[in-house]
Amino acid sequence: MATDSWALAVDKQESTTDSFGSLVIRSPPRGGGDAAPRKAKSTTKQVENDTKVEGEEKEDKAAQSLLNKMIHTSLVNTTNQVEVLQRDPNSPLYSVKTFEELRLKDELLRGVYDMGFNRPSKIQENALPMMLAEPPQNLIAQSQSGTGKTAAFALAMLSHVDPANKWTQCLCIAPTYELALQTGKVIEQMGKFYPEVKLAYAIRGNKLDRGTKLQEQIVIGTPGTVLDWCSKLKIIDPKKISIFVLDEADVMIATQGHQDQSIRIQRMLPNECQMLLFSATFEDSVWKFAERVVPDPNIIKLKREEETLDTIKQYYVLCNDKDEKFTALCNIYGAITIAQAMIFCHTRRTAGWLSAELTKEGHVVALLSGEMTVEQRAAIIERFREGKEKVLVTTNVCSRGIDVEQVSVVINFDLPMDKDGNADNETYLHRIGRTGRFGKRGLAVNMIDSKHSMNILNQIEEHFNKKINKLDTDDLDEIEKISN
Ligand SMILES: Nc1ncnc2c1ncn2[C@@H]1O[C@H](COP(=O)(O)OP(=O)(O)OP(=O)(O)O)[C@@H](O)[C@H]1O
Repeated sequence: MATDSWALAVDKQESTTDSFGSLVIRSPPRGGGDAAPRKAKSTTKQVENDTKVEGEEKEDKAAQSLLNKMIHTSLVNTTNQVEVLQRDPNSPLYSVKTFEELRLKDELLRGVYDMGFNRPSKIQENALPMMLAEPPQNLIAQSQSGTGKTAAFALAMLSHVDPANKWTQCLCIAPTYELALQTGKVIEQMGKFYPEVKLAYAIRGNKLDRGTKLQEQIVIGTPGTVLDWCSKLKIIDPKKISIFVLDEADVMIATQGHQDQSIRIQRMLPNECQMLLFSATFEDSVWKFAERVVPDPNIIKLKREEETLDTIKQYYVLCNDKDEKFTALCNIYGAITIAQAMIFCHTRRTAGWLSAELTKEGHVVALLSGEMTVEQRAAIIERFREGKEKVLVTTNVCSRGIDVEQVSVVINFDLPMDKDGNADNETYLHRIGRTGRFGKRGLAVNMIDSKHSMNILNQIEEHFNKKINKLDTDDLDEIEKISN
């Protein structure tokens, strides 16, 4: 019996091994071919300390948000019900199933249909009547990216403006230049048949002279420039604003200084101005900020669809180093047919190395890495979704938020961990979990190459109260078993 703590942990795992149930992988196992399992090329036995490694990806919420916007080219459907908390519980609660019910101007209805929207999304069903109500109502709305928030407030702003008035009436702030541009595009597209309404961008580089009186009815920008235009340069008269939208509140507060600037802008607006705030997530800090920006709000929340590990077969493979991990991966590929797989690495460096090695082996690999621009990343994800590449190697930070529903095999080349080196259970669930709606079966393989990664695996097992079985990748028969 082992005495070393890592070995003990392995013993513990093995002693509780159950027999595997059946697993459906999308394509049938490949017969023959690369049949013999390989041995690792390298003899390096040095265990990589993967807690603090050079090239570690930094989380950039704004870039992630922009990426999500770019890859969500259609609605993310959810079957979850919207939760509505009304400021006045006695007032009737309206929801709409069609855009006609909103009595929009013809120009806007045309714009909506021209964008291919047939009916309001889940969040729009409730949010739109509230935003278009008279007298105006304040709203805090939370739902994941791709559920139709931007389209909803774009429509609300366009409906409210009076094109005859040549001054700014709607103000929308977004955390970055790029996010502001993306939202602006939606407003422009939706207002395509309503050319009397004009839009201006209050973003860096857009220099206007002090005292210029802006004629555009809608202004979208970042907090710093908007604040300058409202106070220092007096380009916008904040007292004439009737709708204020704060988008991406969770990203906003993650950016130094934006929270204060947003609150300063909000304080300049008239009391009767309608305040709308949107966020994809709602941790306490966002909530506190939201309550400061939006007085007496109605609240709409749409929960994310819950992911579960119930339909996933989970395994771990013991290795000594990354070369052995690579060998194990090749053995898995040699034994079963994998339609599409996502492989997660902790660092950019490992991801780059792995994708090069896999390419040498003849795999068609896509690599998603932090040094790429958001546009490049969006294009890679799109190609992978279309099936142009069969393997996507990525770091965690890069791939957060990507839906992996179509992918049946997930390899954690490195296990997900937080800043302190503990198991990142949420990320684990998001990488390999499936929503009940899709319910497809999947396979997840975790590569373990150190005491530390074994520890993380144990924490994950404990957290989900789910056993992760050991897989011997030197035994072809055993690997084949996992696919049937
Ligand atoms: N009612 C609708 N019917 C069909 N498609 C819609 C509808 N509303 C929005 N969409 C489309 O769904 C996608 C996501 O919408 P939208 O950008 O408004 O979501 P979001 O919640 O604001 O997400 P994000 O913050 O990432 O932009 C977009 O491609 C948008 O054009």
